[in-house]
Amino acid sequence: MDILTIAGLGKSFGNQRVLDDLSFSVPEGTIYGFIGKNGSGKTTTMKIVLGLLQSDAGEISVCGEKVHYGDTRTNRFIGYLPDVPEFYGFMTAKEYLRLCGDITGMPSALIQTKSAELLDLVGLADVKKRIGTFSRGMKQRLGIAQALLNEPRLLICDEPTSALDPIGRREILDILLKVKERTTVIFSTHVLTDVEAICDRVGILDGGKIVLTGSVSELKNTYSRHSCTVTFRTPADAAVFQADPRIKLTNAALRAKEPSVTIQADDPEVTMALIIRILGDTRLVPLRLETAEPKLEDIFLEVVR
Ligand SMILES: Nc1ncnc2c1ncn2[C@@H]1O[C@H](COP(=O)(O)OP(=O)(O)OP(=O)(O)O)[C@@H](O)[C@H]1O
Repeated sequence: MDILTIAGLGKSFGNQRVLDDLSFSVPEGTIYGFIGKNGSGKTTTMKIVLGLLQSDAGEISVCGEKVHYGDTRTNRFIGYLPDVPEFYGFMTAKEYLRLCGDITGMPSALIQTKSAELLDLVGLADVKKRIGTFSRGMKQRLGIAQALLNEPRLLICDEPTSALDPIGRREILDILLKVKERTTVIFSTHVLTDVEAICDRVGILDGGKIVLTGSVSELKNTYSRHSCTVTFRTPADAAVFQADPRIKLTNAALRAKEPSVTIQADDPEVTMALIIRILGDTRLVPLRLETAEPKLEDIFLEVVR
């Protein structure tokens, strides 16, 4: 079953068309990477899904119910983590979750048990200090706990890792992987290594539409190629290698910064075998020989204008 379905969504600000017949769906139990460069319309899409912004065209349903602008009924299925979550800095994390639970009418005992469970999940169970003294990563983790308090079926995270250092970022990714056991997650971002680390499916947004969608491995297999790189000790060795007529028949490219030659390969084993034959024939001794898997970033750069 699809938790979220977006069909033919359109949105303009003045004469700027931001979303243009945008359609995609998010299957239950997945982490969906909603990828797009800055200003491509990710936040706009999220706001329309939350009923906070009016679309010009299209339909959205969450858990089978239609979303209407200004009517937040479908938000009972959704937990939302904005890109910069705001808190009352004078409160502790536990006090803040209690306030959120009280506002949404949760029974007191349930607030207590859910808060303890969620603070444990996000690694803040033993933190007693005020939120005003939290790092950005801690605030994002508290934001996830808050978004999960009402046991949503869909957690929408708007660029949750963009402002974090590698440790803070890894912590958030690990939490989202744990969250996936209970909730479907949409994760909007332009950090493609994060998407590769945790997402099951991705949709690449460009020009107001999804220009590519599928599982990370499907996209890698279909749209991008492995690369084989041979690095030499000197530029002269690299030049001799590159001058070989068999290399000239490939798409070999000399790297700018080091004496390396990279070949994009459909079949890396065949290309490696060719490289090794040429090294043997020319008696060149390489410093390194390596193959690299296709990266989501290469696909993104290929499909995004
Ligand atoms: N309220 C608004 N009024 C006018 N233009 C807007 C408004 N909200 C967004 N935009 C414009 O719509 C475009 C898409 O913005 P949006 O914030 O949805 O992109 P995004 O993909 O979330 O970007 P980022 O990755 O930088 O957060 C941008 O050009 C933005 O300037």
